[in-house]
Amino acid sequence: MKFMPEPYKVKMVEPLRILPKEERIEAIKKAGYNTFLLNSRDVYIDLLTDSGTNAMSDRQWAGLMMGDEAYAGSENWFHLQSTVQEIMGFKHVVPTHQGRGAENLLSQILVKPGSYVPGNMYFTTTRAHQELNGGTFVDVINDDAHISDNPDVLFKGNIDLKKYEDLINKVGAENIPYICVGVTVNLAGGQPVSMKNLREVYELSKKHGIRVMFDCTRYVENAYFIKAREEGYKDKTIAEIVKEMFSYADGATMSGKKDGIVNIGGFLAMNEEELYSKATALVVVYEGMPSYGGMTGRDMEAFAIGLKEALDYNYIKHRVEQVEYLGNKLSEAGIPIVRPVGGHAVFLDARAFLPHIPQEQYPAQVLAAEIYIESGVRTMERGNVSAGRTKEGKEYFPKLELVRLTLPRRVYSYAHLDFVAEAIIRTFKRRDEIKGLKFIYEPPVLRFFTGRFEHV
Ligand SMILES: CC1=C(O)/C(=C\N=C(/C)C(=O)O)C(COP(=O)(O)O)=CN1
Repeated sequence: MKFMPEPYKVKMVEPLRILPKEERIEAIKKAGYNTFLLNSRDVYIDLLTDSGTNAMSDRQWAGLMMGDEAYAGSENWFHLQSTVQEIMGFKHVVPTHQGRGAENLLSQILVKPGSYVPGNMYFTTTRAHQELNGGTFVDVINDDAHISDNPDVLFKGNIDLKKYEDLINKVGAENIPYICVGVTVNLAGGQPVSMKNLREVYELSKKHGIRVMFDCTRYVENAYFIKAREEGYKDKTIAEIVKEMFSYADGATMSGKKDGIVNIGGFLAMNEEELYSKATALVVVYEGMPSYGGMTGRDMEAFAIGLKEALDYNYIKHRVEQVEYLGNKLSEAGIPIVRPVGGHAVFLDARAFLPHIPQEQYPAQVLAAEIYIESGVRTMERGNVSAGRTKEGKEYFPKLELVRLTLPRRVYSYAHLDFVAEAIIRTFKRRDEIKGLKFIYEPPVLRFFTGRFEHV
């Protein structure tokens, strides 16, 4: 069998349509060559993000009918709270409307001017909140993570313990409020962290009295890779692996919009009483009561159910294998991608795809636009544009200049993936005709969301 059949059947459909090519050219021009600015109605297959775009199950939809919309003490909140405590083992949970809501609370409470926050590669909103509170993000990921194609490195998300310890010795543990461990590492290509590395990072952190906070947005995918790739875990259930992972953390920020398989939701979880008390005091300023945190009761119900469904082995195996299927199909056709293939997306290496376009002309940005023109498929730039500028206004020119093909959970079939692969292969064949871009509008923060471009 080429691949396992989807472990679910369709109960409701949402018709798709593809614009004629001349209308696609108009649409992307109007969007300033920024796929974030395209209208959903003009998109055929939407691989912009797996955030909030996932399909809920019949049980989750049924859960929406159980919404207890009481302003305080909603039944659904107790269901969500106890589910997180059971799955992750944390003592306390503070609900937020989505992941960056949790990042805002955590950074405001723990990050001060002069703080250093080490982590395994940056993520845009995570670093933004750390910097907005005067902190400096320090990348302590292993060097392999910054190399696009090295298929034999199975845990490219791992933290380089020497880099981490050097930072501790340089700035002092008292200036490191926590280390942020992303499981998986989105911008490295959805790359996992091994259980061994999680354990070692935790031990080193405890030795210096430093908190370990996971960014656990895609933690189930991470658990799947541990089961599939790490010695000693193939006979463990996903739930058992997840429980051990979180035993190496003092807390976590979570975006439910990914591995919670819901369209909105998030939380900040922790064991520490003081952090909990400060977070419950602050959450009312930004998100609402500590018993809803910016979510409706029905959303919390769907979130609690989704967290449990995500632990099902057949679900997560199919989910990750779909991504691998698309990655292998492209790689076999000679398309340069990040390898090993990650958990939530295939990442095209735009620098290798378009070697004639210098990074200051944003190759990943123009490649995403060209794929849309070719096929109506929407992808996302994850390169120099996303990296933004330093405080001094300089561009980061990250080593990884990528276009992300992000698969929403339980949405597309293998036939859709074949269509995507063929479109990218056609684009690759005409890559020499593609020209670079320049900004015509550059926002001051997180410029990739609303920036606009034209050809140089
Ligand atoms: C690893 C990680 C993310 O990937 C993340 C959001 N990611 C988006 C929107 C994405 O398209 O990847 C966030 C922010 O979550 P939020 O989009 O605010 O629910 C935090 N950590």
